[in-house]
Amino acid sequence: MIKLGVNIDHIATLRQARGTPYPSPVQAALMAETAGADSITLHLREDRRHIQDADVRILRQCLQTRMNLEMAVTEEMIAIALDVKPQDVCLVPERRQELTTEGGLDVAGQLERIKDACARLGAAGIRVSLFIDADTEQLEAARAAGAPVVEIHTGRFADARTEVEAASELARIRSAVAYGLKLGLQVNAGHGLHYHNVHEIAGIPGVAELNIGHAIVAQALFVGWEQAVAEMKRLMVEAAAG
Ligand SMILES: CC(=O)[C@@H](O)[C@H](O)COP(=O)(O)O
Ligand SMILES: NCC(=O)COP(=O)(O)O
Repeated sequence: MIKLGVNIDHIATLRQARGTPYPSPVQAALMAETAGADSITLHLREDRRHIQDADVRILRQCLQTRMNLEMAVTEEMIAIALDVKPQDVCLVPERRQELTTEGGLDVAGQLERIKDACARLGAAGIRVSLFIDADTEQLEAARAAGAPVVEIHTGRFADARTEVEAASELARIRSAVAYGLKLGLQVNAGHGLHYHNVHEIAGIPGVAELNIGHAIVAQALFVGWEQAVAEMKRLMVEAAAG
């Protein structure tokens, strides 16, 4: 069955806005697991704009499902991951100036560096995912780097301004999922997914897991956190069942 990774970054964004202890990303994560999340995703950015090191360490001790730690490919983050040992790490590109993740990781253009990171994290028992664009070259590079999992960046699909553009991006993602599976990779997807577009991605045969955060946090303001999580999971499962 398709799985939902709930990204709790923007629970922390609200907390950081005032430096208060609330809302607690830990409380949100545990409630999300109860509401149907199959894993919890959190992005420890170099600028610590939302998730803090303490969030990662506390959550690693108390999550009942899986921790999917998103991070840049830096020595600082690799050291933290090797110390915390989350079940999953997703390597993502990162720029301080970005509002959010803008594209996929260029694995093909830095293969040896990504291969080294995959080997070091894999040797510690961490399953590595690479956050990449829906691109054949990047899929082949991900396999060459030794990552067992990829997460296809769905941001261009989510941000499409016309139905034609959305259809074109969806076709690219469909092809990428099929090719990734053919290469023997687990294929996940995420970024910019919400309650009105998730069915298009969840309905792609073979997609294993969707990581979704911003839209769930936004919806929770109106319907409550657990209902927002449960509704997203329901939409995904319905779409995957066809
Ligand atoms: C990699 C990705 O698409 C997101 O999970 C990432 O965390 C986005 O960064 P922000 O959460 O800071 O928007
Ligand atoms: N990797 C995508 C993710 O974790 C959540 O992205 P978004 O739903 O917050 O855009």
